Amino acid sequence: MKQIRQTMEHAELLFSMTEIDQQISQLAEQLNRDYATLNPVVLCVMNGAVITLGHLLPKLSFPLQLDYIHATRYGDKRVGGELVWQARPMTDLADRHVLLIEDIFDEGYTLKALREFCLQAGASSVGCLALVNKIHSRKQGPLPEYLGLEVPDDHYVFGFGMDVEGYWRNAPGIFAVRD
Ligand SMILES: O=P(O)(O)OC[C@H]1O[C@H](OP(=O)(O)OP(=O)(O)O)[C@H](O)[C@@H]1O
Ligand SMILES: Nc1nc2[nH]cnc2c(=O)[nH]1
Repeated sequence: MKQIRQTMEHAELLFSMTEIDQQISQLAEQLNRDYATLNPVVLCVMNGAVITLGHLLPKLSFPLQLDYIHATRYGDKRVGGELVWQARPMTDLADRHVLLIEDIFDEGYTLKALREFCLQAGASSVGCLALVNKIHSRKQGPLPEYLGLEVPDDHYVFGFGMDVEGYWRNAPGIFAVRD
């Protein structure tokens, strides 16, 4: 517990709540243009996207249905492994436009698998918003259609829904670990 408190004390603030809110507003404008008539199913990718979703939804001006999907490959670690499925959406995705909401796009394995799942379930299109893009050239699968803030490859980030060792999803902003 002492160590996890120190992680927060030593962390570097990369993006303040104000900066994040501005970015989410810009992304919402793009979605409002593209999804106005599509009646999408919005899927929150648990757990990390929960705060992004909470800030984004009230900025969206079109009718939508909300559900969640949960697959994780980091767990409490800082390096990704096998994707473990925790929950599939209850909503029938057949012939629906699906919009996945992610906190971070890193190596892309998670999003690739989620897209494949949605297409297998019969979705007519699958789009993705990721609030954060980690910049490197090891990406798998297509990029999210809606990408927000950029962070360098050597940063492990947390806050605004993202965890470090299972903690600090509640941190008010996006922080880089410095230890
Ligand atoms: O692009 P990738 O390298 O696949 O990583 C991105 C994924 O990593 C995080 O999830 P995580 O597995 O940490 O689960 P969590 O959302 O519950 O923290 C994040 O929410 C993305 O889903
Ligand atoms: N919390 C967190 N989750 C991730 N998943 C992939 N990269 C990251 C990261 O930098 N931070």
